[in-house]
Amino acid sequence: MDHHTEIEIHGNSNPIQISRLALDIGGSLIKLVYFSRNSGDDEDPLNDSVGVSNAVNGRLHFAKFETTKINDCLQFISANKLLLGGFQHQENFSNDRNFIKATGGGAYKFSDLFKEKLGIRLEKEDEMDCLVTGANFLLKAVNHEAFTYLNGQKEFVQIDHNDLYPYLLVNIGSGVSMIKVDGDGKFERVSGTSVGGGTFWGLGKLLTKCQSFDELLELSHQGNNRVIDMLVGDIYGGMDYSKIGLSSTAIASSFGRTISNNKELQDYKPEDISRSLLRMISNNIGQISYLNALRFGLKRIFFGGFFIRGHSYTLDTISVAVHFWSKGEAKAMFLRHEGFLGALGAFMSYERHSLEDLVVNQSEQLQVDASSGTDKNCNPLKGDLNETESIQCSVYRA
Ligand SMILES: Nc1ncnc2c1ncn2[C@@H]1O[C@H](COP(=O)(O)OP(=O)(O)OP(=O)(O)O)[C@@H](O)[C@H]1O
Ligand SMILES: CC(C)(CO)[C@@H](O)C(=O)NCCC(=O)O
Repeated sequence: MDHHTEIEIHGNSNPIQISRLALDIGGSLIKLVYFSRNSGDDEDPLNDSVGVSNAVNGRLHFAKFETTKINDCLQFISANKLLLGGFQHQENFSNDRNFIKATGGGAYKFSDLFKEKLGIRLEKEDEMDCLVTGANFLLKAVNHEAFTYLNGQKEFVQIDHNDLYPYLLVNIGSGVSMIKVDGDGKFERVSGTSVGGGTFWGLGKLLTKCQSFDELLELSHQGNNRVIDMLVGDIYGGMDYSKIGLSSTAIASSFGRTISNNKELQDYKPEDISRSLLRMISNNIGQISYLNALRFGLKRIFFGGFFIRGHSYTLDTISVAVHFWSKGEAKAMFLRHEGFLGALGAFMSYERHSLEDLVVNQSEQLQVDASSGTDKNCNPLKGDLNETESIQCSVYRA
């Protein structure tokens, strides 16, 4: 496992609401969301302040594994007794212990494996449904969830619950789904592209011989795409093509520069290849997203999925693409729990109406100012979470 984080929850004791384990088994990564109960939660003063009794307090944990390492995931579930959930002492627990909610293609593909290895049935939830439920939950329930990225600065977005819809949700996983969201459970998948996170990781691996996604991302940090990409200036003798709004430094052709040199793959630095690749894919997704937003007159585009990894260059490229193509009309926004939308949606599906029934009372915000700091990839405080960080919130029946 390379990733583990948690949200602290104080909630009503109804065991159906905030308990158990849910999975999102994607083409590249398996995401887990599970609840663990705090010991001594009865004494939490918050219960009085919100006027609920018998609350269950605990933590919502997030973890991920590479899908190719599914056996590690099964081992993790087993070793941490996650199938017992957070409510093993509840009387009615035994009624539903034999299934867990799961979404993503792997809920179908690996259903037999879970049955065989863990003796558990995967109850399948629709992937798009879960993405939307997860996104809506995060946007409404978790403060400082959404942020913009412009000129190297992150800025949290205050979400107005009464003015959230419609928006475009772009989930950048192995492939990319674009979903027009009109409300809770009201959505339409309007587009998608197969040029996504799997493309970056797959092509990057082939071209650079990187052994891990993080390594590839780290390389992109140090690279210079100028060496790989053909710029407008390369074609126009150093001049802008201002008549059509292209500066000399704009990329005219991604990877286009590699055709003109008598160079082989090994003559290029992996850092430069990684940077060009990341830029090409992020740019393309930003552009297609904008075009879809334009199709439906949407001004807000939220980007999720683990391709992003809170990585500054990715955030910047997507933001600039949306800003450039929309002439500043549309806004790219990102989610701190970017890769966990589907798993959260599956988690919430234990109780179909949980979104309406639950109110999250933020008691604590992020521990740091996310708009400050250096440009470090995979930094938990830059959007990619790790085990040192938790967002505290209290959840109770309205
Ligand atoms: N540790 C990692 N290992 C592999 N890929 C990673 C890692 N971290 C981030 N990624 C990126 O995230 C992508 C997967 O994102 P995500 O988990 O959101 O999608 P998925 O559910 O696996 O895909 P899909 O929804 O298309 O089935 C990968 O293709 C890769 O670009
Ligand atoms: C197939 C899914 C939905 C699986 O998560 C995803 O990888 C995706 O949206 N791919 C893009 C497929 C397309 O619309 O061309």
